Amino acid sequence: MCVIPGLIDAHSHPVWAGDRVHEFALKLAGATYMEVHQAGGGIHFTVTHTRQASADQLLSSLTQRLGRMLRSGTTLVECKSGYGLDLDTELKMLMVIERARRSLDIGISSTYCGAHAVPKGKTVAEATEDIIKVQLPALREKMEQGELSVDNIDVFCEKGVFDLDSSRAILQAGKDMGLQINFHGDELHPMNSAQLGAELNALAISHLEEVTNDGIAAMAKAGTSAVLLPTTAYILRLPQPRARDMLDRGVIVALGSDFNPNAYCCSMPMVMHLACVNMRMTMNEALVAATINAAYALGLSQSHGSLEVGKQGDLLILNSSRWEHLIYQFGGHQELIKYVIIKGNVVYENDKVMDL
Ligand SMILES: N=CN[C@@H](CCC(=O)O)C(=O)O
Ligand SMILES: [Zn+2]
Repeated sequence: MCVIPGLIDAHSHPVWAGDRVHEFALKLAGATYMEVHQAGGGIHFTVTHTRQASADQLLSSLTQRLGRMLRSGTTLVECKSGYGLDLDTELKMLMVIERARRSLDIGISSTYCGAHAVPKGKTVAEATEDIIKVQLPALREKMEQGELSVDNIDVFCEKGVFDLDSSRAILQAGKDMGLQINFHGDELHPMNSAQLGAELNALAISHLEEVTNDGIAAMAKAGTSAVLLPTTAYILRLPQPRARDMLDRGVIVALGSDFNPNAYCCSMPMVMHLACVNMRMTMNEALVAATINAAYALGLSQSHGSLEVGKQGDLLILNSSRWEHLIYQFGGHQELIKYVIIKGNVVYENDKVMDL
């Protein structure tokens, strides 16, 4: 068998109600992500359903999704809010993530993403003000009272969503209250998000399908990591993120599943496979991106992401003589991962795997 570090998923949106399988059909027929969003679907559809769902309902579906991730080898996952867009629902989502963090084996890094979309009926300026003056202070209070721990702040910095100046103001306000900056940038349009992240000393920027050469250089210089999401480019038929250019110029490249109602994939082994085939990463680079570099993107590389004395004992035991099978066998992880171990304890033993 092979032993490898537990996989780390540096970007996911696993708390929501109302699936969007109907939109998958629209997109297959040619509708773009932004066309669906601007017609009131996409994130807006999920916001409507998530606002209506109870915390218990959200926790129950989150638990199932995190269980699927764990069985696919993920031992630490970043989980975002962002389908509330108002104070009550954002707090409801973050409290659900908190309950999962306290009760489940899988490790969780929690992200406030109240700037995931501009809520219906508000302008960008009004939404920005609500986040900075209402939502963030309420969050800070809950954190100070020990009810909630939030690690990161996120914004969808995109044309037609949050522009560069409003993104800067929100991220800076989050940083001022001690949150790590980890945001969506340069996905559908070149926005100079990479340069903004470097300027703010962001820990990570996700997507980057449209990053420029200057943006790559700025990220490399600042030590801001790139969280690349191969499922998004695949499902939306976007240009692939330029992983090779980033790696060759010294950017720290991590991977994430981007699990959300648009990109329904819980499996980091499948993400690694897509990164190798579509983004031309080597298998070694993909494993590093899904372990130690993903830990770096979450500010946890001192304790997670590699098998070293003094670090947390999160690892996988694979029923294979070469670890590369985990990437090579597309979708085969279900029968390759024999044990998932977190903090030194077996948290999943796979009886579908035949003993050798
Ligand atoms: N691009 C923005 N956010 C998500 C999609 C969220 C959604 O469509 O519900 C992403 O990372 O792909
Ligand atoms: Zn995302």
